[in-house]
Amino acid sequence: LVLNDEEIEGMRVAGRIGREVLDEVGKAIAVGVTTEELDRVCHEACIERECYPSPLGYYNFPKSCCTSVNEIVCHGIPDARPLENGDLCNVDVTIYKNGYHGDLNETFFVGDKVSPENRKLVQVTYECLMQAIAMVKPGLKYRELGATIQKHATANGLSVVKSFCGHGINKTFHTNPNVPHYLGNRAMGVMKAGHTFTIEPMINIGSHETTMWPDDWTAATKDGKPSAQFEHTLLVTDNGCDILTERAGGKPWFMDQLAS
Ligand SMILES: CCc1ccsc1-c1ccc(O)c(O)c1
Ligand SMILES: [Mn+2]
Ligand SMILES: [Mn+2]
Ligand SMILES: [Mn+2]
Repeated sequence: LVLNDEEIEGMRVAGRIGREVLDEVGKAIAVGVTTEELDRVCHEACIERECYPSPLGYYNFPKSCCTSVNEIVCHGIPDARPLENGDLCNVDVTIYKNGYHGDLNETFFVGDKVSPENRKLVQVTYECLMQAIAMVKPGLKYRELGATIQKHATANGLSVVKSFCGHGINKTFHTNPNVPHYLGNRAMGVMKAGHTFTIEPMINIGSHETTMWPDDWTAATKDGKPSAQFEHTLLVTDNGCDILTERAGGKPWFMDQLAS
């Protein structure tokens, strides 16, 4: 779907607000904080901005954001588990504002005891996303992104989750195209200026295999080893793309946390 100028402006606003909400949650991340407290921060930040948290009630999802810790790959449900020193915590926020969705996630370090192996996993996962984003321009086939992501992951001894993909996003949370993150995928479609979609690679230390918990939502690595993810909502432009969910300063939270 090629958006017109008014629709593009609506997506810019949704992306900006989604970023503001994720940053509110980012500020609250600390050892001992529960993921349901993070969910409350997310929910209240949405109310303050007069937007709706898209996950709440989506196919009966029970909370306002997804919190996926360590071996949880995605769609983790905020709960009473306090964050522990050394955890990796992904927070995935999608907001709905004036008819448009903005979808983004980051993996945060918890405390000061994140292992070197987990720091590298997060760093490489972020690089996978940014290398894919650098390819985006009119005429590129959606299926080509996976080769770049998988090449960088496997060059660093990591694997790429295949069971969850990026997606078209506009007035609908999930729409075409499907955007796989792995090599040799057969996704359809060619990028055009005015397309809006997400890239959201999930990268694992061990096997790419995932398993579903009986809560019908939570996806975990089969081998119990850690997984990381980053996501942006993108707008294809004449000469490349705009990152609609970009953080002020352009650096993800974990890079601040490395310095601190
Ligand atoms: C919790 C929202 C949800 C429900 C079914 S899939 C899904 C979801 C969550 C985060 C996402 O980035 C996404 O693209 C989809
Ligand atoms: Mn998301
Ligand atoms: Mn998404
Ligand atoms: Mn994870």
